[in-house]
Amino acid sequence: MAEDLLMLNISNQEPTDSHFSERKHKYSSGQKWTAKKTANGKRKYSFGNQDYSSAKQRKPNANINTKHEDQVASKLKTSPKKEQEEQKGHDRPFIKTSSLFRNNPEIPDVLSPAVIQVKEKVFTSNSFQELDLHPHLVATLNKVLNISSMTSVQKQTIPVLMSGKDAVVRSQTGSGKTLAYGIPLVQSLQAVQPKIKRSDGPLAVVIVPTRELAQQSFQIFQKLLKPFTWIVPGVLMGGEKRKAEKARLRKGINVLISTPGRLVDHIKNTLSIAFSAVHWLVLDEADRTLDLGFEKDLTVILNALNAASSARQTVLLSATLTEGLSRLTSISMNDPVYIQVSDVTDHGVNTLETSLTSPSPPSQQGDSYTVPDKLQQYMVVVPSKLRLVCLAAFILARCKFERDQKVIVFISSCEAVEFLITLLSTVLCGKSSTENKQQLSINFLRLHGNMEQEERTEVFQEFSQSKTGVLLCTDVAARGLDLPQVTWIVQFNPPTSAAEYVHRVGRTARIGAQGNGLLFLTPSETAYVDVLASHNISLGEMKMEVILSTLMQDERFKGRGNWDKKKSAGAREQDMRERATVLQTDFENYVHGSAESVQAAKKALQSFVRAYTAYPSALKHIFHIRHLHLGHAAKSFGLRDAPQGLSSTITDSTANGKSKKKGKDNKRPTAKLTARERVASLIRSEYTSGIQQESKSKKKRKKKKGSTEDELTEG
Ligand SMILES: Nc1ncnc2c1ncn2[C@@H]1O[C@H](COP(=O)(O)OP(=O)(O)OP(=O)(O)O)[C@@H](O)[C@H]1O
Repeated sequence: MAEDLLMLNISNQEPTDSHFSERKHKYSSGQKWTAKKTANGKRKYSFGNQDYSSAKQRKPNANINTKHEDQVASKLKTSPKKEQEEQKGHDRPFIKTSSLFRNNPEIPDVLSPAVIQVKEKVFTSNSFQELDLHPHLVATLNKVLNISSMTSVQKQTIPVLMSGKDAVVRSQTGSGKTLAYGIPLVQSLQAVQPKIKRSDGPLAVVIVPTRELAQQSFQIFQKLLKPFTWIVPGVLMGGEKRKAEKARLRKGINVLISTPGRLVDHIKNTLSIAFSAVHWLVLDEADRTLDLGFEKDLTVILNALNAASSARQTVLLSATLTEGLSRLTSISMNDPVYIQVSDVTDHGVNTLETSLTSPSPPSQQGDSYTVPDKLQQYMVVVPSKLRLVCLAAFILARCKFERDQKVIVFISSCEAVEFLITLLSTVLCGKSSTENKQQLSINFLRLHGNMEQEERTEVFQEFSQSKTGVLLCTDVAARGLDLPQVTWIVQFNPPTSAAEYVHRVGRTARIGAQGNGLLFLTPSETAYVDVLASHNISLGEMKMEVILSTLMQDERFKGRGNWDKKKSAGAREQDMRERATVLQTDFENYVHGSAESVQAAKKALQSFVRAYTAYPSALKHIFHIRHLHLGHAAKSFGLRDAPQGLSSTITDSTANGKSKKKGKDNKRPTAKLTARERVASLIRSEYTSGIQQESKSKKKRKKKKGSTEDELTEG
């Protein structure tokens, strides 16, 4: 088929005519394709009352059409007469299994390099009673938080912070870093004499990168401060009414938890925060807070704090401390203690004690990251065209055929999350079917930076409390969130750094629990495995066929072949391919069933491509849009072809990416930003104060429409 013939030359991308190849193709909507010849000799196609023009003829690319696939295709091709006969008494349209499985790039053998697994022991046998803590605080830990023994990071960090020192703390995700700073902070504040009053204002400022993390940290402080009612915690975050926050600030907040953007907004506009009493500054997820786009915010915050008082204890924490952090430590910390919980179990070397006194920052150890011991990490190599069905099959495997599975799927853009949640929930749950298909209940939820705050909060609570379900999200959920009992993390789009990989995957296997991660890569992206290995992360391979074979258990996607009677491996493979094609056809039928869903799919595809241009230059050899086949990528959004004009948008975007910064760059549309600025823009879109969100959503309501570019820069 023509759609499968061209590869990788984005400037030549044009719509293809795959879906015109059947003379009459019956869809579930009951509409039919018809073909007419136009005056210029081109074919004009109509589906229902929609018109399409055919693409130019294309040359086959011999390199990517394997012999095996041709054999498979010829076996599957049916003569028109036979086709009609088989169609009788069968409720399925003719299925072209060849299309989805043909002309894909070959899947290379991927060997994850051997790495020395750095491991951290989560728990110690030491109890909180051993520390010189207020008895009410110990009782709260035992009775309210139900914890008794310290984790390794808590054992190392709490005494250092109680001695009044600054600290830089690195320990794996889900190891209890929040209490590692929360306990000494509360211990110190409850001891202040005379007792703290609300009117004293903030004595502690805790900066976290996202609103959900701010809420979560606030709730932990509420619990820790239960016995010490005179100390008031409070949270500031984007998406809430600024006026209400201002009133709360005026009343007095002693432990102030905030996202950076929102705090800067209040520093600049509210003028209600007196920082003179601040004793503590905590930067949780410190490396994220220092990421592109946040440096300025942090400088404003540090300047405001320094202007009010200089005597302060500062704590920086993250599972991934990077080079950038040493800059921050030099400007904001006083002779900090570096705490790193790691012991290289392969050699039996325990660095637990030495790390406490180490004079050198952890970044000098070459950014080798630790992931939880009980985390099973996999990757699957999937050609673009098959990505959607593969994700769907994976979700079905977990949520239909296994019990108590809670899955988080990371996706690169808000628009793609929005689109995929509708598509997956409609098609997988059988809501789109006009046939009498059995309906399936899967609790699909979504979380991204373009949602209204109220809904974000609801989703966060709902997914936290639910035992099963699928959360589709952007990186807004990658850091710090402690969502209980998550069993699988799927990275449908690879993250822009190894550090983000660690944080995403760290939403499972927390505090000693079991968990699993699955990273989707296309054949051209497999070198990413080496990048992860250079950070001590090693992945096992899961075969795509194993994931797709789940479809064999789901009769809703049964094709017309009688494969189940034939036991041979070849017959099983054909059955699996046919079912995958049925599922893909269901997706495409749904997408092409209305102009709105085609539009949503195009928007999602466009945002995916934009996000693809935002990989940092060090990863460009792996993730470059030159390696994307837009026709195949379109299929992964349920589109039959790459939309017209997409390639020119990208070409413009890349061309501009190469151009030098000029003048008032903050006024330039996203497509015209440099690559570095696009990364910053994407990050900011997920982590901003929410002020822009408020005003833009108002504007949006007025206009009732918005461009993708606008949405990329919203918070
Ligand atoms: N000493 C302890 N015993 C048992 N559970 C604990 C202990 N300390 C913390 N926890 C629990 O462990 C979970 C993870 O803690 P926390 O969110 O602080 O991890 P983290 O190290 O900050 O992770 P991340 O790097 O992902 O932000 C929480 O549910 C917390 O209540």
